[in-house]
Formats: sequence, structure tokens, C-alpha cells
Amino acid sequence: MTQNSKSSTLRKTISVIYRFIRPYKGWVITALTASVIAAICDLTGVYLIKQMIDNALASETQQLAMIVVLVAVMVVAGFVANYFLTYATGRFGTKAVGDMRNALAVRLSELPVSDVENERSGDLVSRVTNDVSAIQSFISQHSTNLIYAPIIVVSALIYLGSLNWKLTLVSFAATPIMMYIANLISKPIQEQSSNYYGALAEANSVAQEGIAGNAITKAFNLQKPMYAKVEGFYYKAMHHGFKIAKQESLMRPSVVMMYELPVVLCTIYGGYLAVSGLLAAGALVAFLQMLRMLVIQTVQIPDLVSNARSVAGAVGRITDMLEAPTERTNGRAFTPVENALVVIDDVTFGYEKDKNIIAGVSFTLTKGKTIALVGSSGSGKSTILNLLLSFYEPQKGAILVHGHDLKDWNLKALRDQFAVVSQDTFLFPGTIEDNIRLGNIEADFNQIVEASKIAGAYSFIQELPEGFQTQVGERGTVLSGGQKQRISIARAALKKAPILLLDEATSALDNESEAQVQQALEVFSKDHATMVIAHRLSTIKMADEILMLDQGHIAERGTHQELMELDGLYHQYHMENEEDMQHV
Ligand SMILES: Nc1ncnc2c1ncn2[C@@H]1O[C@H](COP(=O)(O)OP(=O)(O)OP(=O)(O)O)[C@@H](O)[C@H]1O
Repeated sequence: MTQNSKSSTLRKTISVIYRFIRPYKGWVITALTASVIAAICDLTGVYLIKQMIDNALASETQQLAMIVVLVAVMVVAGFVANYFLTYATGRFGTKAVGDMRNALAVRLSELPVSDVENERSGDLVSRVTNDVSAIQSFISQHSTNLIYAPIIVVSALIYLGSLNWKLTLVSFAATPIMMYIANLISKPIQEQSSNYYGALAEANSVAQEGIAGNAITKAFNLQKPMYAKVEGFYYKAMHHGFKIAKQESLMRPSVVMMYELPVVLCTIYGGYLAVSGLLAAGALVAFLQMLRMLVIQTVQIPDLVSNARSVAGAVGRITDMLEAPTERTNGRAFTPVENALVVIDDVTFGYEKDKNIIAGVSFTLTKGKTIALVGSSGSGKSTILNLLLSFYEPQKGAILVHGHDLKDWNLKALRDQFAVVSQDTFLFPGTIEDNIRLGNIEADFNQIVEASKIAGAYSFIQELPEGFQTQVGERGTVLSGGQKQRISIARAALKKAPILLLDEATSALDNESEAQVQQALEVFSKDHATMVIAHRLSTIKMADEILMLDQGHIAERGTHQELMELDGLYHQYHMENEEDMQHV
């Protein structure tokens, strides 16, 4: 790392930490004040010990009594200061770290779909958990020392020098060598700790994917290779963990040596000075006491440095995420119009440069009209829905909603125009009522019941022992694919958005429930503009216009009847898929 990038990393680390502790200025000031008071009490305590011994030896009993009272005052004041120091640090530390977790979670929700799809979810989760925990433990273990330690170190040095400068020099004889060794040992810890957290994040990703793909893993008897993969990553993390432990075990004895060596040297030389009458007894005891305090603080420096190094890595990863570009927030919320809700005009798009997934696509979707997108797998059907929701921007052409280009729309307002039922019928942990209410947070229970009726979900919900209060999602009641799909249709129905996007929304339904949902959708779509990706003949037949996609182009368009008569690609597709289309 160059000097420049080193200082910019440090600046970044400090500015991120400052950003999160700034709102708790009051607690930070309390902690700082308490640190200063605690340091003053500890320093004064040592000074008073010297006075106590000197007065005792001179039989100054009145003075001695006063000093004993002062020592007691210092002990109590030190206790109170330490209490406030720990309490205030705990307060702002916990709050700042909580804010950091929230900020990361918010940022995660604001990242563009394309960026989230390109990241591994375990890696993102690891930043919110492991990296933030590393910062939390740094604040609780070390931040209290940031003010206390420098005050003690500087004051102790001045005091020791004033007591006896020769003895002070002796005490430092061993320090530079020990500092050098400790620094040498602590440096690789940063590298290892960055590797350790990286491997842990990878291992977590694989373990998480293993949980998500549990059924597939079992069905294909993949437990052994999957386990080997997870084990491999954990082994890698463990390997780096061992290396850290090895470095730390080297550091600990060197810390003990740093701690003991100066005290031993000064006891020998200080004893000699005292016996020779060159140093008063009180001064020698105070010197050794103050030296111990100084050493306690200095021996922590390597540990502080290695911790600061590893926490800088965690802050770096968090900063990258906090500074990652989010979806745009500009644009306007336009007033909806009655007709021509969606116009796609000669749109060309590819996820990668120079690799078009759809090319020259144009169509118009109006209120009460249903357009079905038909085509083989990978022909670009879902991509068109991704473009309508502005998850991606077309490279050529324009998409207008209510007559305005998507580029001019505010994304939130734009997405309010769409109700989506996607292929992936994900239910959030919570009750069925909660899940349907996601369509419209302000809806009352009657509206939820009405939406569930539209989706053909009402009767099966009623049959569940806890009805709408049944817990679903992770660790909740396991619903069938068709039941989940009807709940997500109810969620979309509740949204009452003018444009309905259905991505094979009825694919998981049996014939009977499919007929129910189909009927409901027909009524529902009358006052909506509906775009549906469908394989079922019933859905396709219902459409006012079918767009037959072939490698991203609209190869044919028209009603089912017209396209069958055309005897082209649609006819061929229909014949090839007839069995599936009839009875899925
Ligand atoms: N996020 C993405 N990044 C890169 N390529 C993608 C992405 N999503 C889809 N693709 C590619 O774009 C092409 C069209 O995909 P799309 O999902 O639109 O097809 P589809 O017609 O909906 O297919 P299916 O019927 O199987 O769902 C495919 O080749 C796919 O691999």
C-alpha cells in the first residue's frame, strides 16, 4: 500500500467512525471528560503515595492524615469517573454500532438490482454481521483508552523525568527493542485478519446457499461435495485463524517482557540509588508505581495497533458498501392518464455490452388490455418486465409510462404504478395477513379479505386453523406452491396499481385452482393494463395481443386465432408445447 492510499484509508476509517458517533456527542463528551478525570485521579494517587511516605518518614502526622483523606477522595472520584467512562462508552458504542447496522441494511435496499445480483448474499450479510461486530468490540475494548492512555503516558514521562532522569533513561533501555519486535509481530496480524474475515464470509455464503438449496442438495445426493466445499472454506478460515493465534502467542510473551523488564531494571538501579542516599524512599516507591502505570499503558499499544489494523479492514469493507452507488432518487411523480399506460418504443437492451438480449421491441399497453409474452426459455420475456420496473435501463429506444419516459420518473412513484406477481413467490416471515398487506400497508382487514377472494385464496386461508393469522415464511407453516402463488396474487390485487405484471403467475396451480385464479384475473384485469408471461393456453387465449418473442425480437404479434392462422413460429411453438399448455 502506498503512503497516499494508507493515509486515505485512515482518513476514511476516521470519517466513517466519526459519522456514526457524531449524533451521540453528549455521551462521547461524558466519556472523554470521565477519561480525563480518571487519569488525573490515578496520577494524583501516585503523587500522594510519595507525599505519604515522605511525611510518614518525617513524622508529620497532621499532614499525613490530610493526605490519607485526599487519597480516599481520589479513590472515590476515580471509581465514579471509571463508572461514567464505561457506561458512556457502552451507550454511544452500542447506539453507533446499531446505527451502522441500520445504515447498511438501508443501503442494501437502495442498491441497484443489478449490483445486488452480482454480489453473493453471504458476503453482504457478513459485512452487516462480522465486520460490524469487529468494530463493536474495538469500541468497547479500546476506545476508552484513546484519551486516558496518552494523558497517563505523557504525564508519567514528565513526572518520572522530574523524579530522577537517570532512572528514567534506565527504564527505557529495553523499550525500543521490544516495541520494534512487537510491531514486527503485530503487522502480519492485519493481513491474516483480513484473510480470515474474507474466508469466513465465503464460508458463510456457501453455508447459506446450502440452506437455501437444501432440497436440491438432498435430491441429487450432493451432501458430500457440498459439505466438502463448506468444509474447505471453513478450513481456509481456520488456517488464517491459526496464523493469527500464532502471531498473538508470540506477541503475548513479548508483552510480558515489556511489562517486567523496565520494572526489574529500575528496581535494581533505583534500589542502588536509594541505598546510596541519592534517591528518597518516597520518590523510589512513586517512581516504581508510576513506571508500572506507564508500562501498563505502553504494553497495550501493540495490541491496540493490531486491533486498529484489523478494524480498519472491517471499516474499509463497510465503507465500500456505504459508498456504493444507489438507485437514483431524482425524477418526478407524474399524474396517471387513462389510456396508453405503457409505450415501449423500439427498445434494445443487453445485460452486457454488445450482447443484445432484446432488440427493436415496440408495443403499447392500454387500460383493460392484456398482452401475453410468449417465447422459449431465454427469449427475453422477464427482461422486458425488468426494464418496465426500471431495474435496468434500455441502451436504445424509450419506455413511456403515462406518457413520460422512465428516465424522467421518480423510481418509487414509477413502481407504484405496477403490481407484480413474480415467478419467485417469496413470502416474508410473518402472518398471511402481514404478507398480503405488503401490497398496501394502510389496507384494513376487509380489503385484505377482498383481495384474497380476488386471488382465489380466501377458502384455503379459512381452512387453516389460524386463518389469516397463520405464520408463514421461514419457520412458519409450509404452504404449497399454488397457495403461495395465490397469496402473492392477493398482495398484487391489494396494491390497486394500474398496471399488472404477471410472470407465469399461475404456473404452480392445479387445474381447479388455476381455473379459479384465471376467472379472478379476467375480472381483475378488466380495469388494469396487464402484461403476462404465460405458458398456459388459457392465459394466452385470454390475451388481446400475443407477442411471440424469438431471440429478443418480436417475431409475430396478434391474437391466438390470428397467429394460429399465420402458421408460423407461434403455431409451431403451440404445437410443440400443446400438451404442456393444455394441462399445466
Ligand atoms: N441479470 C442478468 N445478467 C446477465 N444476463 C441475464 C440476466 N438475467 C437474464 N439474463 C440472460 O438474458 C437472457 C434472457 O433472460 P430472460 O430471463 O429475460 O428470459 P425468459 O424468456 O424470461 O426465460 P424463462 O422463460 O426461462 O424465464 C438469458 O440468456 C439470460 O441468461
